[in-house]
Amino acid sequence: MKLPELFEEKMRRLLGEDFEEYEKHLDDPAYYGIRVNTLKISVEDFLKICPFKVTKVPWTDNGFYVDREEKPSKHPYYHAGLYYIQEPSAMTPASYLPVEPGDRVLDLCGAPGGKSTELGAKLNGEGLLVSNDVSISRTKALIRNIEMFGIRNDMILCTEAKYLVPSMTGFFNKILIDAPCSGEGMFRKGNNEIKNWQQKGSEPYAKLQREIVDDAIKLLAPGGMLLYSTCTFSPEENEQVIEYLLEKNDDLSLVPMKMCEGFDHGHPEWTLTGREDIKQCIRLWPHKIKGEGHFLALLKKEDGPQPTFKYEKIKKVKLTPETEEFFKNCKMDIDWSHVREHQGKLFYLKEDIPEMKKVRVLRKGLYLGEMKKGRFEPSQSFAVALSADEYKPYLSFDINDENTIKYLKCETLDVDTATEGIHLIGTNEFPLGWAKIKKGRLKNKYSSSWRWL
Ligand SMILES: C[S@@+](CC[C@H](N)C(=O)[O-])C[C@H]1O[C@@H](n2cnc3c(N)ncnc32)[C@H](O)[C@@H]1O
Repeated sequence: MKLPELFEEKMRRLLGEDFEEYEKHLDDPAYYGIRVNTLKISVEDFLKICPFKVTKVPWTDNGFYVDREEKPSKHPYYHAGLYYIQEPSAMTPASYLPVEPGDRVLDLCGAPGGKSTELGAKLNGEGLLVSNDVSISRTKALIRNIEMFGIRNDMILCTEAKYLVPSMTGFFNKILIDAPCSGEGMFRKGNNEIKNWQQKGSEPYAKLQREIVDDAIKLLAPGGMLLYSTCTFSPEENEQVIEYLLEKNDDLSLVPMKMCEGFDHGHPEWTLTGREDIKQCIRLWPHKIKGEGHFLALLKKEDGPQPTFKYEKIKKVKLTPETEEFFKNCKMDIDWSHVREHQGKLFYLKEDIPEMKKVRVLRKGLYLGEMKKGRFEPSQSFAVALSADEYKPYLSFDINDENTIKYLKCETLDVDTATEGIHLIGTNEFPLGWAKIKKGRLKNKYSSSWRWL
């Protein structure tokens, strides 16, 4: 691989005698991985049904290497949200932020959702996940991935941290900043990353990262933790951003993280002050591990009194008789005082949220479906957020039954069932979508935008 001249010079300076090794590995094929969605299945159970040959990623309990030829995006289990396809090093940030059920978590630079989906799985339905990205086009994939994972407690925003500050200062006890960066660690993935570097370099990102962390730190609750990550090597975007934060905020300190074989520590000699605590950051080099380049830093804010918030009031929703009828078949525990209606569409978010102004909200919780004239139309996201025993009737096709893929292709099917009306359809015990059955004909309601192509 031909590296840009300036970049090569910089890397020779950073790596010294290791540069040859780094350069040699650039021509190796990139690694591919899948990360099990523990909201839907345990790692142990997934391995019993896993259709691919996989080997464990050493630094992530639910991460596995998989061959690119295996095509994991072309499997019904992918449609059922059982795993996320992710580059193995990119699994570290969400796995190193210690999220517990009940936390209030912000994923500030969240699209397309590689980290948000794991943070949501770690919450296990308790607490709140706010997934944000400033780019509206990139939030489309974010919404879809959150939905496919069956995450019920996510609010999705398209804004910048500064607009959250007036209403959410000190609100989150866990924050992830997977910052926009110059992408130097991803050169093995293709030419786009190299072209982008040649056009922009590090400088504009280093500036943007400082702006982002400045605002994000205000959103962190006393005692809370923030994980900062990039997929670049440049010290200006890594050690120096953390140094900048620590020098400015006396109440922040670095938290040591678990080291795995091949991991490098942060480099104080690449900072302006040479502070020794920078060693507690982690660097992943593609020539030292089976994965691409990454940088991680975990910070903690000093304990202190918790702020109070003015929470949004929710208008009581009046359900149509058909909607009430539909929910008689649903066993999911829904607190109806936390269901919001927007033009007939119902959204459920169990957690209270502070009143916000000037913030573009794309989703407030799980989209349940739409109350239409004479019927309730349950949503695709609702289907995959349910477990097989939470809705009756449930019609399941075996994973090896050709009807599974036909269903995912939105085909109309003949089925051998005596029950009629709206059914939750799945493969084995994993729900996929909805269908209406009449006289043995299955009218497919699988979302056309999720269709198997
Ligand atoms: C490295 S990517 C995030 C990848 C994502 N965390 C994942 O795992 O799928 C960085 C993201 O930051 C977003 N971004 C850029 N500037 C931002 C800002 N000021 N506030 C929030 N997001 C921003 C970009 O649109 C981009 O999607």
